[in-house]
Amino acid sequence: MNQELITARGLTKSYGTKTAIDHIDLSVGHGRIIGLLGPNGSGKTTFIKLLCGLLHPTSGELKIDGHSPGVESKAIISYLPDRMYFADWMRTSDLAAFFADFYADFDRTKALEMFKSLGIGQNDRIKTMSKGTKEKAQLALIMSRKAQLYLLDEPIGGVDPAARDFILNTILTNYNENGTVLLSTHLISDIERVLDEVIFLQNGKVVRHDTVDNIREQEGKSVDQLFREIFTYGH
Ligand SMILES: Nc1ncnc2c1ncn2[C@@H]1O[C@H](COP(=O)(O)OP(=O)(O)OP(=O)(O)O)[C@@H](O)[C@H]1O
Repeated sequence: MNQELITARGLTKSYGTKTAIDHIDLSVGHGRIIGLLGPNGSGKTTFIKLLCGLLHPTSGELKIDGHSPGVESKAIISYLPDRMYFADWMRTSDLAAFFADFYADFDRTKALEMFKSLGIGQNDRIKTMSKGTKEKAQLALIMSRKAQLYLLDEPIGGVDPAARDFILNTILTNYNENGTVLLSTHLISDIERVLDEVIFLQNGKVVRHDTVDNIREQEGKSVDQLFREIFTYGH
């Protein structure tokens, strides 16, 4: 195991003339829960896709546990994309079977327990689930892998506020604690209590990477307050 889980050096990704990730230097350790925060279009999804190997850097270097994104890194990454990709006809039990076939590190018992505590039945079909329930089901599957790196792109956007805390607790008490969770979100105040670190992205650049404790101690404010200050329109 490498000391750092993620290292980026001069990492850059352009789509034509648009630079979405702009010379990022970053190190992330093991066993951390990190919020990837930034306004719309700041590069969060692009960064996550670079880590997954779905996009390739235009320049610079990116390593995950010492490997460039590829076969080795994909085996240790559990990725929740920003949209659902399962077929509508599938039942919860089919999803668990599908994950068990695909991923050697998938813990089916854990997934079924999580479904139960989230109120999702084994015979429930995706087609009949609400948007929020689909998100819960997908998140439970993703977190039931014993991965080194969990990449969650907007994991609870469609879930009602009352259920968010319960989901965060269910999910975060069940995953592999030596693993790192990197999640992008706009729901900062709902999530910040579970975060160890935050990465603020703006125009493809890291404008702040710090621990939540440091932010609270040094700034005397919550992550949500700091975010609103940094990203106030018109600044
Ligand atoms: N396929 C693409 N082709 C061209 N430009 C793109 C493409 N995908 C993203 N971009 C641009 O790259 C920038 C970063 O986009 P990205 O989706 O990574 O941002 P984001 O922070 O995830 O945004 P949001 O919070 O709205 O989801 C944006 O300016 C976006 O318009």
